Amino acid sequence: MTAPTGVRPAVVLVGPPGAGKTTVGRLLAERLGTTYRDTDADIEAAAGKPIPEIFYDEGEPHFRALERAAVTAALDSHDGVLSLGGGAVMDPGTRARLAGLPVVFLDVTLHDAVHRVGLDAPRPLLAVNPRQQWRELMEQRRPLYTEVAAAVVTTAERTPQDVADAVLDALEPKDA
Ligand SMILES: Nc1ncnc2c1ncn2[C@@H]1O[C@H](COP(=O)(O)OP(=O)(O)O)[C@@H](O)[C@H]1O
Ligand SMILES: O=C(O)C1=C[C@@H](OP(=O)(O)O)[C@@H](O)[C@H](O)C1
Ligand SMILES: [Mg+2]
Repeated sequence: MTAPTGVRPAVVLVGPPGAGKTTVGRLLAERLGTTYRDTDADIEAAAGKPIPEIFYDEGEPHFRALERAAVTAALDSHDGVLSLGGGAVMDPGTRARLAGLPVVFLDVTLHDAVHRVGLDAPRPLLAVNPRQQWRELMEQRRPLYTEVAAAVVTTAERTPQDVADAVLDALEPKDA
């Protein structure tokens, strides 16, 4: 399913929290000389508050509805680099919209992810027992990330710059 306008993103990054989607997405946009968009930032702008407050005030189903709308709007209009929030692929409509697009799954180990998210903005789903929550979340979502991905890039022992290089390499058409 393609965007009605024919606009399509140059790269879409998916993967669990801590994979580096936001960090690597910004680098990729710089590298490609294009714009960067992050559905989490779009949701915060639409709601007028940070993601943890949306979860606490209105609950996860409301957050997911905002996320669905943010993903749809971005896929309809953005031709640069797009990072999705880690849970966006749980929506079947979103997965259908991603078919045929240059989607890259940034993979990450439990160890790295938990270390990285501990350094960063709060993620409400990982607020209590992050290791256990992350493991369960990944068990549920790994097949979904894999289903939507045109390429998988592992982030272990790679700097964000190295990951950006690997993403560009993975999307490069290869000679048969
Ligand atoms: N390849 C990497 N190596 C080390 N730290 C990283 C790497 N990628 C991201 N980080 C760090 O991990 C944290 C989470 O990264 P972020 O880009 O917000 O992930 P995501 O958007 O996938 O949840 C940030 O503090 C970021 O600087
Ligand atoms: O995995 C998830 O369900 C979520 C991931 C977060 O984004 P990142 O994947 O960028 O951390 C953010 O959308 C929200 O906290 C929910
Ligand atoms: Mg992010």
